[in-house]
Amino acid sequence: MTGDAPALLRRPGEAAKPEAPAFGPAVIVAEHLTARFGTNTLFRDVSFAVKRGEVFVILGGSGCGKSTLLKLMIGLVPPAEGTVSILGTDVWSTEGEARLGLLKRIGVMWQQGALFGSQTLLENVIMPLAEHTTLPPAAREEVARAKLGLVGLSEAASRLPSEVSGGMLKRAGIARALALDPAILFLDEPSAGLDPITSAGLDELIRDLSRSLGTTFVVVTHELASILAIGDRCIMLDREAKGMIAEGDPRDLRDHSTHPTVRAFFRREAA
Ligand SMILES: Nc1ncnc2c1ncn2[C@@H]1O[C@H](COP(=O)(O)OP(=O)(O)OP(=O)(O)O)[C@@H](O)[C@H]1O
Repeated sequence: MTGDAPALLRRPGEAAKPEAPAFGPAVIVAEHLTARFGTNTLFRDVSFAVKRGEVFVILGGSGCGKSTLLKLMIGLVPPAEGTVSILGTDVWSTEGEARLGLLKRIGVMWQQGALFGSQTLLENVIMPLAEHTTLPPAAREEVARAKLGLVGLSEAASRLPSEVSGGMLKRAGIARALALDPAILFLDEPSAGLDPITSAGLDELIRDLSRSLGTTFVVVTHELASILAIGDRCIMLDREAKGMIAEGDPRDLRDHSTHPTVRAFFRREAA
């Protein structure tokens, strides 16, 4: 049990620091990224690497560019400057089949979950398998049921999105994002709109999936409880500084950062 703080040193309500697994080589490398819309520069010169198997959190206050950074990593918004590579391939200089192949190796769950309302949870998870694989229908269904099982939704497979809770919708969104066995899963504000208990359950699921599947997670959030529960490492963006103001283990940042904005973020929300 390396890296586990003795129980007496933990804060009330804080889970044991998760075991520090041996993370693999970098699967995402971002170098000197600048994001700009017109004359509005959100951030500049942001560099970091995400290692295989870790839960990497992008945090920061509203409007600092967290979601934009995520979009820039997955090929939806081009950087004004800098480069980002995923699994060794430059996202923005790769085109055609190679780019499609790369994008198939990542999964994304957007804040709203974005399930099709007229389809059952099972059909929603089958959809990417029908679109991107040559599996016959029975095999697609088998895989989709297995993914729903992974997120604890086996019993809800035949329900429509309107017939399940907000937490179940997020789980179904994760099951769908996992359908093609992505190497990296991007989650945009997974806790948004959830009560604290449901949110804590989702955090536990993310950690379990990360450890059991070895999937790398990149999670955008500003929920402190989630950051501390799931994050192996994080970066913090700041709107005023227009850039990255911290990088590291979120618990270390909470306890030891001397940067006033970083301290304020962790202390205010922890209080
Ligand atoms: N396509 C776009 N065109 C112009 N401006 C944009 C675009 N996308 C985002 N912005 C602006 O960039 C800023 C940062 O947006 P972004 O969604 O990346 O921030 P965020 O840190 O994720 O915020 P929040 O936590 O509130 O979701 C916002 O002021 C937004 O209006």
